[in-house]
Amino acid sequence: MELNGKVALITGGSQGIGRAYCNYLANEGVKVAICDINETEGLLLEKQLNKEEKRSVFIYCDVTNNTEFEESFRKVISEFGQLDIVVNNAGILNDHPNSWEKEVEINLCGTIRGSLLGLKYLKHGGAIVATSSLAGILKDSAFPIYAATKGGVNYFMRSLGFSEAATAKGIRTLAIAPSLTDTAITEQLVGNNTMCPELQLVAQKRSERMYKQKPESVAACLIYALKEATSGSVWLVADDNWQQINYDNLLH
Ligand SMILES: NC(=O)C1=CN([C@@H]2O[C@H](COP(=O)(O)OP(=O)(O)OC[C@H]3O[C@@H](n4cnc5c(N)ncnc54)[C@H](O)[C@@H]3O)[C@@H](O)[C@H]2O)C=CC1
Ligand SMILES: CCCCCC(=O)/C=C/[C@H]1C=CC(=O)[C@@H]1CCCCCCC(=O)O
Repeated sequence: MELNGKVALITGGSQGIGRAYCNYLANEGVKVAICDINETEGLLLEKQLNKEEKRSVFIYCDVTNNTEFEESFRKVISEFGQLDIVVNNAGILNDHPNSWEKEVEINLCGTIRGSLLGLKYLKHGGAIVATSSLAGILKDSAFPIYAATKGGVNYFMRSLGFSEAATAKGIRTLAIAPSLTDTAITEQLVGNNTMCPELQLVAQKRSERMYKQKPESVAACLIYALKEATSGSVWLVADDNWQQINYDNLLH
């Protein structure tokens, strides 16, 4: 896919991996719609990207609200005249026994919602992407609900990529599955007293033993995958390098 001149909608685009996606896409000549509930960071990024020319717009959008989400798609098309790429990136890590449903709502349902809207609004030949996680390929005994949402995202994107709905419009679907990455989602876990003690301990140990890669490495994989990847593929990004996951090996 040639990226220059395209238009992308990125959920969770205000900070972390989403912000790196926006910066990298804009560098490729893509107009970006930053869709997020974090207005302060989103507006800052919009301003920064629009310094020389209009390359971005911030749109307040909660991916758990379908009406608001669909309205965002309409706003992007009215602002930039078209939509070619949707990146379902908004996500949280919250395996709390009393509030885990929100995690499923954002990570899995939000991705399904954004992808269905993508099938409706994307131009022929577009791409629908999701940020999943290594936790959704391996397992994560510390955060099983999070892992389930991300495993669901991987299998949704893999399956959707071969569906009639996507192939009829020439739309590719991709999942980007990062390992531990240096963003607020990981920061908020270490020393977080609202989290149960055993999870705090896991967070502390991981922070000591695991390398936290740069969000920019995940964004570099996004650009490569958008240009080169086949539909339904899943891309692991670990230790600042990426590789395609070969699920076919599971059958042999
Ligand atoms: N940081 C890491 O180690 C890894 C992160 N991921 C995934 O990457 C994605 C991005 O996360 P990070 O950049 O790390 O975290 P982050 O916390 O820095 O960014 C998440 C963004 O999503 C936004 N968001 C949260 N709820 C939302 C909602 N209901 N509607 C719209 N936006 C919402 C937040 O405001 C924030 O801007 C997530 O899906 C996360 O699960 C995957 C693997 C590793
Ligand atoms: C700074 C360390 C914070 C540790 C907390 C933590 O483990 C969180 C990790 C997740 C945040 C988003 C993800 O998708 C991360 C999990 C990805 C790594 C899963 C590795 C599983 C394993 O090796 O056991």
